[in-house]
Amino acid sequence: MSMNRTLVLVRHGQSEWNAKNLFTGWKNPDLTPLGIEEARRAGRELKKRDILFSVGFTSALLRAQHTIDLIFEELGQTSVPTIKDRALNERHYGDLSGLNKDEARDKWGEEQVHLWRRSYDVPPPGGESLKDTVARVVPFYVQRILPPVMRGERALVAAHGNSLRALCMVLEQMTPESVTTLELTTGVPIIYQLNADSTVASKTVLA
Ligand SMILES: O=C(O)[C@H](O)COP(=O)(O)O
Repeated sequence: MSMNRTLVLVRHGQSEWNAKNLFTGWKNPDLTPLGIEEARRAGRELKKRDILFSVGFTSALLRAQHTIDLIFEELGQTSVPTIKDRALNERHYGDLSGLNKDEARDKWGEEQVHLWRRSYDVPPPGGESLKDTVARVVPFYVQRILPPVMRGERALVAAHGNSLRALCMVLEQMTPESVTTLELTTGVPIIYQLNADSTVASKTVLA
């Protein structure tokens, strides 16, 4: 009988700074009402799949913690333990944190802002590149998230657009070039089934 090795990733619902089009990084806004509804919808979609989680993981930031709490509430699984760790924090946006993304484009140009937001190894000034984010997300994944999943338990990870891009890049063995096109939508669960060697057997996006 093949064992279920289920890993579910979800980017937090819309935050107050997403709604204002501000670079956020490690700043700590909460979800907007829309973001709360997105998180609840994610919970309802996962409930249809009858996934019984044994553990949750999230970052040290409120928008992701609030998202995982709302999902477990919709699932009726509020007793599942949730591990909160800054290793899953969003990429640090350095000097861009708090700036409007359109104003940043006006100031530095589309191309430069796109490189800061989506390239693998070009960090925003004073911030983290995706490569830097991989360097803290992936060890946490290998040491804390993967072991229960490989034991056949089901893990839910609620984190951020770029900390999850870092994890998806490694899971899907993407290159620094191909990862520049990867974007995760707020509140949309991604269900991975893993093989016995921890490679990805299947990926389902609950869009
Ligand atoms: O930190 C932020 O600004 C957002 O969570 C993600 O921003 P990005 O989509 O511009 O990387």
